[in-house]
Amino acid sequence: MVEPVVRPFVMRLLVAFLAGLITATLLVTLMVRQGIAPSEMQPPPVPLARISEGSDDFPALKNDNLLRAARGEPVDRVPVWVMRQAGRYLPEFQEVRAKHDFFTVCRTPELACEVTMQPLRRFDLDASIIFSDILVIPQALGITVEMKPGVGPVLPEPLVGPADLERLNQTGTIERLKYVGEAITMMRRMLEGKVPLFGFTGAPWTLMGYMIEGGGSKTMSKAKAWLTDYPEASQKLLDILTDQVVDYLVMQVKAGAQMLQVFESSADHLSKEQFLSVSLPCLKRIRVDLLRKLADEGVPAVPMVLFAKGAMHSLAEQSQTGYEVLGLDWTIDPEEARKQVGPNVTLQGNLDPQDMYKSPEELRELVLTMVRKFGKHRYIANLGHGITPQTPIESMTVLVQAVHDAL
Ligand SMILES: Cc1c2[nH]c(c1CCC(=O)O)Cc1[nH]c(c(CCC(=O)O)c1C)Cc1[nH]c(c(CCC(=O)O)c1C)Cc1[nH]c(c(C)c1CCC(=O)O)C2
Repeated sequence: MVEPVVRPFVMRLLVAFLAGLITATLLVTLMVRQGIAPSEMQPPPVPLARISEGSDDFPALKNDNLLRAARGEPVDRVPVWVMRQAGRYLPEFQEVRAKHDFFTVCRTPELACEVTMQPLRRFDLDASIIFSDILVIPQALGITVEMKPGVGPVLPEPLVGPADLERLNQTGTIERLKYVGEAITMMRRMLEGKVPLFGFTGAPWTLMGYMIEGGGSKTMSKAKAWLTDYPEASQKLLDILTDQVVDYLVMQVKAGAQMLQVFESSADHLSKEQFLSVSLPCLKRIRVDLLRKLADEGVPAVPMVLFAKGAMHSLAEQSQTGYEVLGLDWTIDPEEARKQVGPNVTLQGNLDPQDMYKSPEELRELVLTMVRKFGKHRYIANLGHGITPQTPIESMTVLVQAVHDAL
């Protein structure tokens, strides 16, 4: 029973609530009549983006050259980082790996952060990239992935036919990957704003390849056979992976990733026509859906790199996808790449990882020439693929110094 003294107050509350309800119903009815879907009431996408460089929760960014280069703003010096910069060429990484299994390092934020930090202690790099692997997505979907020393990733129960799609556990996937978000947040604090932090993902076609081949493959013959033998199941798998990649990247940005790279490392197995019909639509949807979801949640967008190794035949098409940065492998000349993408995209790359085995003098000359060809504007220096395990450590010092000296 409501006491007599509070009764008028309760009545007033009730009337106010009803009035609100009627106004809202009227508004939605009006909009539906005018053909505006209520979902379109969302605020427009956040314009790309003054990223939370010194956001409330994290230390202010001191070296933002990488983000400036990505946005096409002037830089103090050409930024440089290296794909797989945390890796087996570093003895301190080997030491961690001697004690811990690969995926234990990925899943333990303290270990992932330690390994992410290792190259930054040695070299004057302009970015860090969170330590993880592209294969954590298949793993979170329920596919076993092992990292075999000297072999690489092994998936002992690959997808054999369309019925195997039933094995993919699509609920709670991002929850199972939250250790990556925890590592990213911890890393942002540990970096103290020294350089920006990359998050990353594998692209759907590359992930599909590993899931069907059961590991790395010289030919991708089974995955390519899927495309022709099971076109519908292939599309379904690509769609599932695209959805998961989008949610995974949303989680990484919310955790503190300041830049994202999408690795389409197996694009080299596709013809140009296949790249455009199989891979590129997924890459486009990742970009569009990610920006929409971030805007819906009021989270500022971050710049994105698309690295499609072996797809230098389609740079013009890639430049139309909205990614701020395109990663280049070493098969294309810097000036030719610039001609194909036009002035409004940043280029990243593209020294042949094999050049890291040359003498310091030769390496320095190659890097100086490369950087001068790309120029200071809209350029991020990197290798054209990941650094290889036997690379002399001194080559990293030479590379980074030469980039910073070049212009
Ligand atoms: C295809 C791919 C994979 N993983 C990745 C790709 C895309 C990049 C590329 O094309 O090189 C991405 C990746 N893998 C790793 C990172 C860490 C962040 C970094 O420093 O760049 C990143 C960005 C750690 C790793 N991932 C792996 C290692 C070495 C494994 C070990 O320590 O035993 C590291 C440091 C293992 C791995 N993981 C994968 C392969 C093929 C291998 C074995 C071959 C190799 O080592 O180069 C899958």
